[in-house]
Amino acid sequence: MRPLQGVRVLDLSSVIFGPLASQVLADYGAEVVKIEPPKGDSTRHTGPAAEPGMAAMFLGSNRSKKSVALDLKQPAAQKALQALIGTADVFMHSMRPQKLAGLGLAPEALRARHPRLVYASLLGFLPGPYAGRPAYDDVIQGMSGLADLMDQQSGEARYLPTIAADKTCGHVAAHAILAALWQRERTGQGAFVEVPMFESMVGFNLVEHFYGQHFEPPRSVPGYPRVLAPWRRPYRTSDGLVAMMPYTDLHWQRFFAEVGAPQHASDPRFTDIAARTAHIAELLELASGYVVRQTTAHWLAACERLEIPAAPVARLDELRSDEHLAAIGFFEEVQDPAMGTVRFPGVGVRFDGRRPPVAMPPRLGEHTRALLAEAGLDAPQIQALVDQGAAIVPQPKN
Ligand SMILES: CC(C)(COP(=O)(O)OP(=O)(O)OC[C@H]1O[C@@H](n2cnc3c(N)ncnc32)[C@H](O)[C@@H]1OP(=O)(O)O)[C@@H](O)C(=O)NCCC(=O)NCCSC(=O)C(=O)O
Repeated sequence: MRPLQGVRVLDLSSVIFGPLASQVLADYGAEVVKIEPPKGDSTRHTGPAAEPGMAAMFLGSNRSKKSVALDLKQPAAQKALQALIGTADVFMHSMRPQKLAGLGLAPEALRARHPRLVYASLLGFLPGPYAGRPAYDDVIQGMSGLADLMDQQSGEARYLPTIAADKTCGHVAAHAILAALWQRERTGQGAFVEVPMFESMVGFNLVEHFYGQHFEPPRSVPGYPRVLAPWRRPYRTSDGLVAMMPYTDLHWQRFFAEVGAPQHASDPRFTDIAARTAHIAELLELASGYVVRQTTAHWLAACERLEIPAAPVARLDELRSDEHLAAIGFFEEVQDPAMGTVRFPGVGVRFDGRRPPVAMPPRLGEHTRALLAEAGLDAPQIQALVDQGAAIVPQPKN
């Protein structure tokens, strides 16, 4: 039994932020029913695809879910959705709030009808001056300070080369929904959860940017070790790179002993963390000068012996053959009748010593008939919805 077994989530969200949140819930055992528009989530058609409508981008954030496709612009489909909402523990969407009322999905109305429902709005912004603006990852990376952090690193404002805001906020949304479910266990009452990308990312970006009691942007704070402009990168070795991180007093004492320069460990600039922080640029310049004299293999062996945290700098494609990931079976192979073997990065979390398994993402509308039937619609009603294009089912293959 998985932790969220028996929890049903109706998920109207699209793109990455919301789908990633509900994928976490699916990984942990919830039954996640994706409610999709007639053409499906846009990620079905974004980037490389082994099968039309099953693009890699879609596979990455929709595993282990079901799909019901409804054209919510049609009142009949809205009515069918209401029947499904009656079966759900969690309702979530990532539409802009101003679009909800027209679909009969405003939080007040649904919560009045279903007092035990956890209603989660995944938003760009909380109510306030920016409310209702459209939000994509680039917009949020730009306005939340992430692009500025990159500027401080490289001298050019850039986005991280991954949809970091979507992914981070997806995880924020998942834990917020879990907290609301836990509250419901105690009170018997549902909840209204609003998860904004902007506010979540501002908080994320500022975690290490408090200086004393006062918030200071890092640019104005000298000696901030984890963000200092040119240093936030792997060390160069004589033949490559190493991600090594001497941090504690002991690490630095061992490091300087190893390079035959133990006197640096008692240099007042480097004896403790406060001193090192104040002289971080000098310290890292000094350390870099020693690291670059030896090979990566040398440093990996030395750091292991000295218990200084260190690792090789992996290329993404090398992760496929990483010894540890292979040993724990991190990548999971799922057999699909049409696509053959599909290899997923699995779930990292273990419950009672076991990692939850993953299952194939659904085809568009794969579960439309079954779930509408379960919600109380009879076969002729469902067929009528399909005939008028209000409910979508997979097309039979010729
Ligand atoms: C992503 C958005 C900018 C997309 O904006 P829009 O395309 O204008 O969509 P909106 O959310 O405003 O409105 C949704 C529209 O879809 C319609 N809609 C929704 N579901 C259905 C179904 N099932 N059937 C028919 N129509 C549907 C709904 O009626 C609205 O139609 P109309 O009334 O006709 O418009 C916005 O949704 C948003 O800011 N969301 C909150 C944050 C978020 O999730 N951002 C994306 C993260 S992913 C990402 O950032 C990234 O990959 O990069």
